[in-house]
Amino acid sequence: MPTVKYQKGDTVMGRWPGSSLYYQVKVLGFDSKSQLYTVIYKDGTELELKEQDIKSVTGFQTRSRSRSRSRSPARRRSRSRSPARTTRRSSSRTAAAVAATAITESTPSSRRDTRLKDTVEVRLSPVVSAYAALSLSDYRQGKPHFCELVRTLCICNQLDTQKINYLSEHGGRDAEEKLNLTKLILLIFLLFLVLPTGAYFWLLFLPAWVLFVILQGNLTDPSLINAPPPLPPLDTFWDAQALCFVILWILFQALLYILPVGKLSEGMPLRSGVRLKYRTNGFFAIMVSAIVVAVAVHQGADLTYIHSHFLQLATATFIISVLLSIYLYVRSPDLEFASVFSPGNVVYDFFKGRELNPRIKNFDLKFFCEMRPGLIGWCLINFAMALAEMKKHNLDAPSYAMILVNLFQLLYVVDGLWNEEAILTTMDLMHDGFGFMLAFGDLVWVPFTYTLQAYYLVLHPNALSLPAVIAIVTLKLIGFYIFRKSNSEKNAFRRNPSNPKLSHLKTIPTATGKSLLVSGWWGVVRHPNYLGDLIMALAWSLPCGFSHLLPWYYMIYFIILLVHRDSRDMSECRRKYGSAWDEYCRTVRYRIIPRVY
Ligand SMILES: NC(=O)c1ccc[n+]([C@@H]2O[C@H](COP(=O)([O-])OP(=O)(O)OC[C@H]3O[C@@H](n4cnc5c(N)ncnc54)[C@H](OP(=O)(O)O)[C@@H]3O)[C@@H](O)[C@H]2O)c1
Ligand SMILES: CC(C)CCC[C@@H](C)[C@H]1CC[C@H]2C3=C(CC[C@]12C)[C@@]1(C)CC[C@H](O)C(C)(C)[C@@H]1CC3
Repeated sequence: MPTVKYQKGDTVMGRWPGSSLYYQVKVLGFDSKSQLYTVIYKDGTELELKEQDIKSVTGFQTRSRSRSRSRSPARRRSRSRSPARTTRRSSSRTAAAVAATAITESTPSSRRDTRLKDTVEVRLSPVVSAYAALSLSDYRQGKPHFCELVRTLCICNQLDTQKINYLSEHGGRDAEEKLNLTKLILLIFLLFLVLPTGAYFWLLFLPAWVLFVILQGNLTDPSLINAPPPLPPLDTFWDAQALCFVILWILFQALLYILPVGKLSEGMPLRSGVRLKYRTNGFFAIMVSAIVVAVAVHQGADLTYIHSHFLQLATATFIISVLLSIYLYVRSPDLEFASVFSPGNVVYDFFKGRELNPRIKNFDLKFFCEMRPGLIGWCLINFAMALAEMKKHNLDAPSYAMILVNLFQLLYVVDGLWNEEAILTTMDLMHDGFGFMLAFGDLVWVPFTYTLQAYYLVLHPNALSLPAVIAIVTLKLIGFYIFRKSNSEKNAFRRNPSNPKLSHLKTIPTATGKSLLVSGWWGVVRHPNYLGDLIMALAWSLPCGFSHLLPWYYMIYFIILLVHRDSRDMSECRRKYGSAWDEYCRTVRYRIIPRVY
C-alpha cells in the first residue's frame, strides 16, 4: 500500500491542469485506485490532481509580489492565465467571488533573471495577446522598445488583436514567424501615425475632431466629408464668461453630488476585495438642475447664449479637461493598477490614466465626471438649442424633429441617472483608468458632440410628417426596451447571482467564482445592451433627415465605438474566464446583431 503524501485538510499548492500555475488548494481526499487527490480551490472548484501536480506551500513566490517589482509589458500580461482555461474534470461549485491568487513556482532561473521568467510565463499564457507574443521574441532579441511601441499601438489605435491572438494560440514557432509579418505591418502603420505613440495621435485628433464638427454645424451645407472650414481667428475661441459658466456648472454639479441625499451604493469588489461606496443621487441632481434652469429662464436668463457661444464653451471645457487630466497624472499613481495596466509611458499614461478610482476623500472623480456635468450638461445644451431654434425661426414651439431629439436624449440621460447604480458594473467603472481619454470624453466629447443633432436642427430644420414621428418614436421605444432590460438583467445578476427573479436563467460557472448568463437577453447576443443602444442612436438621427451627414455622425461614431468596445470586452473576458467564455461564445454566436454580427 503506497504512502499518502498529503492528508485530508492539508493546504498545499495545486497545479492548474495544462499550465504551470499553482493555486492554493485544500486536500479533500485521496483515491488509492486512481492515485488521484481531490482538491478544492479557493473559488470552490474541485479537481483531481496527481501527486506530481501538488507541491507543499514552501518554495513558492507570489506573483502579486513579483508583479509590483516590474512594469514590463510581458509581466503585466502574465495575469492573463485564467484557471478556467482547462476543462474541468469534476463539477465546479462556484462559491463566493474570491479570485484565487495565482502563484508560480519559484525556480533558480526565475530568481536570476526576471525578464527570462516573463517570457516563460508568456509562453504558458492561454490567450497570448498580440503584444505578448511579440515581446516573446523581441525581448529575447533585446528589442523591448519595439515591443512597447507595437503594444501601445495595439491598444491606442484600437487594432483588432484577436487575429494575432489566434495565430499565437495556434503554435509557438510557426506563430512567431507569421507574427513577423504582422509586426512589419504594425510598424508601418505606426510610422504612418504620429510618433512616438498612438496615444499622442488621439490626444491631438480628438479635440481637433470636436472643433471640426462644431465648425461644420455652422455651415449651410454641413457634412463629415467636407474639407474643414477655415479656422476662425484665435481670439474667437476664447470667452472668459464662457469659462466662468462652465466652472459654475461643474461646481454646482459637484455640490449636488456631495449632498447627503440618495443612496450610497457599493461598487464591484476591487482586486483588493474592497468595495468603494458611491453616492448615487444622479436623478436628484438632474431634477434640481432642471428646476434651477427653469427658474433662471423664467427670470430672463437667455439660454440661447449656449448656441451662440458653443465654440467658446467647448474651448473652456476643453481647458478644464486638460487641467483635470494633468492633475490626474501628477497625483500619486495607484501602483497596483499601474503595474497591471500602465506601461509607464508618459503620453500613454496621461491618455489612459494611472488610477482606476481617483478620489479626493469620498469624492470619486471618475464617477462624478461620467455621470454629472457632461451628461446633465448634454440635456441643458439640447434644451438651449430648442430655444435657439424658436428664436431663430420665430416659432412658438420647437419643431417636431427638435422635440423628438430632445425627448429621446433626455430619456436616455434620465434613465442612466435613475439606474445610476448600474454604471458601477460597466467596463469604464470597473476596468478603465481615469485619464485624458475619459476626462475629455465625459466633459467635452459627450456634451459637445452628442448634442450635434439638436445643434444641427437650429440652422437646418427638417419637417416631419405624423407617420414619420410615430415610426421614429416606436423605433426609439423598441431600442430603449432592449437597452434597459438587458442592462438591468446583467446588473441585477452581477449584484446578486442568486436573485430569485433570475433563477429561470441558464448560467455558465467560471473559475473566478462569477457566472455568465447564457439565456435571457444575454443569450440572444453577447451585447444586447449595445443592440438597444444602436437602435436608439438610429432613432436620434432619423428626425434630422438625410440631407446631410453631420447629424448621422453619432450613429457612425457609435457603431465604431461599440464594435471596438465589444472586441475589447471579448478579449478581456476571454482572459478572465478562459474556456467558460469560449463556451459562452459557442452558445451565443452573435455579438451585437442576431444573425448579422
Ligand atoms: N452612449 C455612449 O456613448 C455609450 C458608450 C459606451 C457604452 N454605452 C452603454 O453603456 C452600457 C455599458 O456598456 P459597457 O461597454 O460598459 O459594457 P457592458 O456590456 O455593460 O459590460 C460588459 C461586461 O459585462 C459582463 N458580461 C459580459 N457578458 C456577460 C454575461 N453573459 N453574463 C454576465 N455578465 C456578462 C462582463 O463583465 P464581468 O463579467 O467582469 O462582470 C463584461 O466585461 C451599455 O448599455 C452601452 O450600450 C453607451
Ligand atoms: C473617443 C473617446 C473620447 C471616447 C469617450 C467615451 C466616453 C465618452 C463614453 C464611454 C462610456 C460611455 C457611457 C456613457 C456616456 C459616454 C461614455 C462615458 C453613459 C454614461 C451614457 C448614459 C447611459 O445611460 C449610460 C449610463 C449607460 C452610459 C455608460 C457609458
